[in-house]
Amino acid sequence: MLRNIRKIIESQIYHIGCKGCKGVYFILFFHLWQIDLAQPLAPQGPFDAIVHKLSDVIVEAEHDSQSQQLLANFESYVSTHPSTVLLDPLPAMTRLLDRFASYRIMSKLHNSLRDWRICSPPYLEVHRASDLPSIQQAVMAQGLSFPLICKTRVAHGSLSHEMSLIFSAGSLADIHPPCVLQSFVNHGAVLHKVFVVGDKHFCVERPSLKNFPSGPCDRKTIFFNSHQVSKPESSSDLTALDEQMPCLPPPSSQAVDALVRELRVQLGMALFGVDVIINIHTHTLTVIDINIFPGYEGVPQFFSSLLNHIESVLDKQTSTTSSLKTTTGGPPAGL
Ligand SMILES: Nc1ncnc2c1ncn2[C@@H]1O[C@H](COP(=O)(O)OP(=O)(O)OP(=O)(O)O)[C@@H](O)[C@H]1O
Ligand SMILES: O=P(O)(O)O[C@H]1[C@H](O)[C@@H](O)[C@H](OP(=O)(O)O)[C@@H](OP(=O)(O)O)[C@H]1O
Ligand SMILES: [Mg+2]
Repeated sequence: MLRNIRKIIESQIYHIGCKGCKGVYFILFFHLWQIDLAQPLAPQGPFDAIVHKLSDVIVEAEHDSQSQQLLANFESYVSTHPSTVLLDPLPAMTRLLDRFASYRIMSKLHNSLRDWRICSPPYLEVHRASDLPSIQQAVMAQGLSFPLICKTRVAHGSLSHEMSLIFSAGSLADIHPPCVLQSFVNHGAVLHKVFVVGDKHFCVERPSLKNFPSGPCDRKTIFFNSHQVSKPESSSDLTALDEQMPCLPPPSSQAVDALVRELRVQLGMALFGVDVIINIHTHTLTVIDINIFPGYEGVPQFFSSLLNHIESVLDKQTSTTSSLKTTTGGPPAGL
């Protein structure tokens, strides 16, 4: 039956013009509907599956009572309808909204994926504004190396893409906690975006920040927006290499497979992105960012993969329910 409605859903997704389904909530029940979060959800259902990107609402709910209400309404529906498939679960998404949490996950990959030489750069969580010497000391103690890249603690929303490159201990005065400081890794200005949809993933190359001389120097802090440097069309002084360098090998596909397999389990999510770079000196695959429900730009298979994933989750659910009915002596079919 689900296969029969596949075409309808596909055309409706295109009709709505979903790009990463940002801010749009889809429900699947033989048809595709857009949920009105401001209204009670039960009368709008029932829903087989909900695909959402509620990151904005989750972040705003920290300080805005209207968003708190929307979220509470949504959570109450989800908890009273456990059979509705939710892509993705709210707690898993909420965790990734906090770079302190997502960078802890990234830093553990080094152990769990030891055989693949996958790592993430050393970083420091800066929780609150404090005096410059203690921040400088913490940077040294954590083994960070200049230049450093400074990113906001909140990982979602327009402000979260405002970053800076810090070239010396003195310039640490430029940071605005709460934030993370991460060692900058030279990678030849190439970013590999890994877009995950259920058990499939797709790699797309993007522009990225150019190489900088290693070690501290007296250069002023560079403030930039990450979307200026890593969107498909990005081109700026920050992405143009100053020197000629040989092409780096692309990330090994087996290593990326292993990385995605591990992250699926760690995150408990089906729709996410991983940003990967290759260290120009060691050729180590280095994970620098994990994204909730990214834009999937450059992945024409996104919609069909999403539908395949939803179908397979619903199929599994149906077979589990029917085997439960058989083993617990539920009513015979047709009654
Ligand atoms: N540790 C690092 N070393 C080298 N370059 C980095 C590092 N971290 C980030 N970058 C560069 O900065 C860009 C933005 O970083 P990051 O992906 O963390 O930001 P973001 O705003 O969360 O990105 P997204 O658009 O994926 O949400 C990357 O695409 C890459 O060019
Ligand atoms: O602005 P927030 O809500 O934080 O989310 C962004 C993600 O962090 C980015 O990863 C997405 O860009 P990419 O699809 O280029 O990774 C970006 O995709 P978009 O710019 O194509 O919408 C957003 O999904
Ligand atoms: Mg990124």
